[in-house]
Amino acid sequence: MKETMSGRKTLQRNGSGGTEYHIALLGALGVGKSALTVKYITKRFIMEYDPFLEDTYTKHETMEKEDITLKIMDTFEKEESNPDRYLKWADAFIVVYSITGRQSFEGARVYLDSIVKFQKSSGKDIPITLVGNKVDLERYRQVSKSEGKTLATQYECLFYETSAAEDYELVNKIFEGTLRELCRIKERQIPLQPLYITEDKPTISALLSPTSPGPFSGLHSTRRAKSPKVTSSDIKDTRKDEKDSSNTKFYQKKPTTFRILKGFKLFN
Ligand SMILES: Nc1nc2c(ncn2[C@@H]2O[C@H](COP(=O)(O)OP(=O)(O)OP(=O)(O)O)[C@@H](O)[C@H]2O)c(=O)[nH]1
Repeated sequence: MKETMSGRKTLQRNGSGGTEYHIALLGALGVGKSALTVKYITKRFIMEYDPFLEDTYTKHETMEKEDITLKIMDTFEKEESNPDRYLKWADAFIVVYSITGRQSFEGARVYLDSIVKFQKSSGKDIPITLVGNKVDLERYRQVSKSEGKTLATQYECLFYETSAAEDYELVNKIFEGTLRELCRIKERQIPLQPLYITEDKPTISALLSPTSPGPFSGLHSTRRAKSPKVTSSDIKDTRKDEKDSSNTKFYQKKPTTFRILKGFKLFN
């Protein structure tokens, strides 16, 4: 692979099969978006590329036995450019700042704001990862790690500090972590199928019994959201369903939308 602008193009592969996910990298000029992307794809820190080029790379990953085609947009913000091009395109965002640049950190906040605003207006659940890059330049640090963590907590982001120049393992973890979060959200969005009982209905006491194999034992479904949390209100619903369906052999649990709040995850 040539380490030049034209070389960047050769990183692209046209994927076939599997699920396709899109991740966009956002951040102020010079924070290392391109360096991080190229490091993730080639495992190398390449310094010779056109900083004024917005490009999309493709990488194939396997996650939990699923083939994934990952498209990564290394954005380049021009004054007249329209953020819709990445907001509408991306399934997840990696917002990058440089720990050596206070201004880039403030810029990251602006990007986070615009993503959250888009998230609210579109109703999309979009994972965001905040990355403080260039930790190899510790002596020039202007943004503390705790400031980064606080910002990430505020916007419910994953958070990492790394160095595109030095740390391939961590750069890989950033993309993997983002992809994992993305897969988790997509899986949660699979609509629930009606559930039915093939044998006798479990009683509410059986459902609550500590020896019970679980609240959904005896229930069969072709597909359901992974590990939905059962809340006290669900148990109340079940009781009501039991009553309503007392004369029927089968009953359907009311489809319930499980929305589990995204946890705050901080990585060192
Ligand atoms: N020391 C150090 N330098 C880095 C690191 N990451 C990127 N750089 C350098 O910072 C400069 C900007 O990196 P880019 O990857 O072009 O930054 P960018 O965010 O893509 O910026 P634009 O391409 O201008 O949008 C380059 O000279 C890189 O070599 C890092 O982790 N450590």
